This record gives sequence, C-alpha cells and structure tokens, in this order.
Amino acid sequence: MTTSWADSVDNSAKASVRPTRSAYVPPHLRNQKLSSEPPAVAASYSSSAAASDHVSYGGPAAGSHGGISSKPDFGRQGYGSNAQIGGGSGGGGWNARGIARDRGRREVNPFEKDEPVDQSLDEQENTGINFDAYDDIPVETSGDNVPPPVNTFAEIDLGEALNQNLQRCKYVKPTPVQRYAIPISLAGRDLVACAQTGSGKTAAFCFPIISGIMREQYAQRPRVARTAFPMALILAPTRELSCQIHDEAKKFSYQTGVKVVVAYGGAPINQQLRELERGVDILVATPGRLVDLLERARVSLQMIRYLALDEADRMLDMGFEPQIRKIVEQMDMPPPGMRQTLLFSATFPKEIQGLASDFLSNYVFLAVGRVGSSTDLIVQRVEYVLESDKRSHLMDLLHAQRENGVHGKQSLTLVFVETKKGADALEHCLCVNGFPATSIHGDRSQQERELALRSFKSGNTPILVATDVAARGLDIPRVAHVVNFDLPNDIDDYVHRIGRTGRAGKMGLATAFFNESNLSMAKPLSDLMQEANQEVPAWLTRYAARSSYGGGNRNRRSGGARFGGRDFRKEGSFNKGGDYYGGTGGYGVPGNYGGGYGQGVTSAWD
Ligand SMILES: Nc1ncnc2c1ncn2[C@@H]1O[C@H](COP(=O)(O)OP(=O)(O)OP(=O)(O)O)[C@@H](O)[C@H]1O
Repeated sequence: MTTSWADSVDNSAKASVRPTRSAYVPPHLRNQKLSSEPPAVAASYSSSAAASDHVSYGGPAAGSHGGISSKPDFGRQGYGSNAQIGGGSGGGGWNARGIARDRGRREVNPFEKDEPVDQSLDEQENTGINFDAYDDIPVETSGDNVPPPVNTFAEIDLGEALNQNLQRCKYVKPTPVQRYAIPISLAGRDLVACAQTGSGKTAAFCFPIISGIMREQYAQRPRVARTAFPMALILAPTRELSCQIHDEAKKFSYQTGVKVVVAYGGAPINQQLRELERGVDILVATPGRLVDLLERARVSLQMIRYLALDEADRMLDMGFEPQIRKIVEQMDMPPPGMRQTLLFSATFPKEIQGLASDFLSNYVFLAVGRVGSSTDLIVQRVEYVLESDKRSHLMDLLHAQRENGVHGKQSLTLVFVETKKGADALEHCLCVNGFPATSIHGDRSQQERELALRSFKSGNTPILVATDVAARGLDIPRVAHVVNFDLPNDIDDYVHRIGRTGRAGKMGLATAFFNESNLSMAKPLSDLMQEANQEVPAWLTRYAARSSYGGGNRNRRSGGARFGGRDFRKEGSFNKGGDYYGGTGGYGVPGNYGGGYGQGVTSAWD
C-alpha cells in the first residue's frame, strides 16, 4: 500500500507530541478547529478594528513554522531527463511529402511519453471526464454566415489519421468550444473564441490547423539555406504553455506527416535551431524567442497560412504587444485575409479587441459560457485570513484535505502567491514542515521550472507553489485544489488561476485567502462567485458594498457593465484606430494598459 505525504504528516504528528522532522502540528493535536468564519469586524466596516478583533484562524502565527530544520529537497531532485528543453524531443518522422522534412528520423510515439502515474489515478482519469457538465452552457456566435456547429467528431471531415489520434487521446465527444470552433475554422474563417478554462480550446485550434496543413502539404516552400518556413504559427505567453501546446499538437498530428516544433526563451537556442532546420510545419513559440529567430533570419513567416494566438490577453498583460505586432505586422507574414487567424482565451478584456480588429478579417466571434466567467465545476471558497496567519492556515487546509478525504490521497494542490520571493519562502516553509512542495516562478532557471512541473505532475511533489507563470493554460489533470494564498489584483487572473482545477468536466476546489489588502478584489470576486452560483460569505458582500463606494477598484470589470458575452463589433462605442487602449471607456480598463507589469507580477517568461 502506498503512503501519501499527508499520511506521513499525520503519522509523524501522532507518533510524537514534539515532531522531530516537522514543526507543523495538525489542528486536532493543537485542540483548535479549522475555521473559515468571517472576521467579526467585517460587519463593522472598520479596517483598523478588523486587524485587532480578528481571531487567529488555524493555529500559531506563521513565524512559528519557520526555520526549524534543514529543508528536505522534495521538488528539486532530478526527475528523469528533460526532453523538452531546447525545443522538442525530436519528434521527427516527417514523411516524404512536402518541403519541410525530417530526413531519416523515426517519429517518436508521443502517446508513450505521457507522465508515469499511479495506476489507480490513471483509471480515475479515464472515467472522470464528464463533458455533459457543459451541455447546457450558453453559446453565442456572431459574424457573417457562421458555419453551423457539429454534435460529434464523426460529422467533421478530419481524415483517418486525425480520427485515430482523437481515439488515442480518448476524445469521444467534442466539447462545446470544439463543436463550434472546429467547423468555423475548417471553413476557413477567422475566429475569436472565448471559452472557459479547461474546456478544450487547444484541440479546438490545433485540429483545424493540422487538417488544413495536411490538405496543403504539397505547397511549395522556398528553399533558403538555414531558414525555416512554417505554415502555422501558434503564439503563447509562457514557456510552459508553449511546451504543453507543442506536446498536445504532436499527439494530434502523430503519423499525419505534420511536423511541430517549439521555440521558447530560457533554453539553448542551438537545439531549437537544429530542430527548425529539420523542417517545421507548425511552430509553437513565445513572442520573445520568435523575434530573436526572425531577426537572425532563421525563421520566415512568408508561408504562414494559420496564425493562432492563445491567451492573447495575457501576452498583452506581459508587455508583449510590441513583439506581437512586430511578428504579425512588420515581418513577412501574409496580411489578414491571406492567412487564417484564430484568437483564443478564457477572458477577453477590451484591449484585446484592438488586436482582433487589426489582425483578423471578417471574423466569427464565439463565446461559450459567459466570457471571463469561471466554470461551475469549481467550488469556490473565500476565507478571511490575516497576513500573519496565512502559512498556518494553509498547512491546516493541506492537512484537512486528507483528513476529510475530499480529494483522495494523491491529488495535487497548486498554491498561488504574488511574488517570486514569496514563492521561495512558502516552498521552504512547507518543506521544513513536512509538506512536499516545490515551486515555479520567473527567477528559477528554465530547467528548474520544468523539473518542478514534472515532479508536481507526476505526484512526486504534490504541492506546487507558483506565481502567475503557472496561471494560464497549464493542463495538469489531477489538480484538485487551487489556493490563492495571495489574491491577484485582477479578477481575470483569478479566473485563470482557479481554472487550473475543475478541468475537462471534472470538479475542483478553489480557496482564496482574503484580507484588508485585497479590498479592490471584494466586488469583482463577489460578483464572479455569485455568477458561478457560489456561496458568497456575508462579510465579503459587505466588503464589496464598501469597496464599490470609492474603493479605488482598478479591476477591468469594475464599472458595472460586463464586457463579456457579446461581440464588441456590435457596440457603437468601439472606434477602430481610436484610443481603445487608453482611458477607462465603459469598462474600467486602466489607462496605462498595453505594456509593463502590474505590481509584483513576475516577468521575463519568454
Ligand atoms: N473532446 C474532448 N474529450 C475529452 N477530453 C478533452 C477533449 N478536449 C479536450 N480534452 C481534455 O481537456 C483538458 C483541457 O483542455 P485544454 O487544456 O485544451 O483546455 P483550455 O480550454 O485550453 O484551458 P485553459 O483556458 O486553461 O487554457 C485537456 O486535458 C484535454 O486533453
């Protein structure tokens, strides 16, 4: 029988009143109960009183947990070799068709490469998908002559090879975004698609691209020494997300002859160059590294037929707009109308609409679910926790998770913090207290980041402390609990963070720690929770009411009107070429939008 980390924490606590390895004492041994009651003071609307009246939630102050023993190196041991570093694991197998070919290399079966997981978990995985959960989701499409949706994959002419890969992926039924987006894209239309986290957007843009390239494989590509001419470009904001899309795309394109290569910063460029030289049809890249490759003339965008921007709003948030505009508008990429452009995200702030109108032509707008909303599959909890109590409260939660049997022993917990230093400190604190944790943030080397992620995914280190670098797009099937140890300053970031759980029709849990430093989030958080049919604590509603009276809320959604759920082209207020990046407009968009990082947000992810 396997013993989980939670067991070992519990056993060590039971075995000795003074734990030797761990300083963490579970609540039942401290004679204290785990509580998520609101602070009495919240009702009084007094922030100073809040600090003084508040009872400590979950035991001793954070300081009592620190600096006890040397830190066990849970997440940092070598975890196998890292095939992804430097741009792909040599999928090869490019067959004799087309121009870009990978001479003499046998295609590795990407389905064999999946992370090794406990057998019981694997079974859980295969039976846990519940796409019926999405059946009654509202869908809006707009644009000229929108192609109709399909109900089954069989209705789509993807061809034998792609159908086989669907089966290998165990995709039986298309998700709502796939039902709509795949026929629209296969019809050659540009598309702006918004759909909730974890609802299958990656396949929704990959399948039409792969299928289109398969149809065009005989297209002649220029022969310029050492320059690669991909037919499709997929841009993503973070290195990890690029790698993940690359892995997915390789599965979808297995034995189709379509070659996928990834290029991202932080990894040696030489290996990526070698991959590119072997031929590429679909290039998945982060903007910074791609600009580098373009400037070295090692990639040309002249043959691009498909451009997909995943999490485009995040790329703008991260200050990538100049690079993206350079890539799309100032190099040799064919203009809108001569290529097909697909823009996907779960949130769709107004500023992204500027990109949409510049990059896309006569596009279809698709919204699956309320744009920017969280999925009902995630149970959201918000707890009032003083800054000084956060660590002990977190450890209580982690401990209680196993006690209550909520998510099974090997489920994974992702803990979001605001800063890189904060991530290191929390990881250390958890480790010295016997909770196997690792961390991922912008100050760790790319190799460390990937090792941490692999260790987390495999369940070796079931707790990952992360900055927003892990907030977008990452698909880690067994994340059962997302903890917002530090709440973000923007509600869209919150939506993406909690979206790391409750994916592919499965249920998830998200807990947020809220205190006086998060006042600007009170209203958007309470609105979002209400919208997702979650129980909003009365104290949060009171904070929300207070913050809406001059609370200085700079959230994108402040100002009442929801931007979501409709095509902005229908709005008279939108003025192409006008000042849509600046000012607050009707949507409360911060005036300094379009570059730079928010306070405490990590950078240099490409
Ligand atoms: N038709 C399908 N049937 C079964 N599983 C699917 C299907 N489509 C996608 N999935 C699985 O659902 C999970 C989530 O998909 P994906 O990562 O594409 O979501 P997403 O919408 O891009 O999420 P995010 O907004 O967080 O980036 C993945 O594990 C994927 O393999």
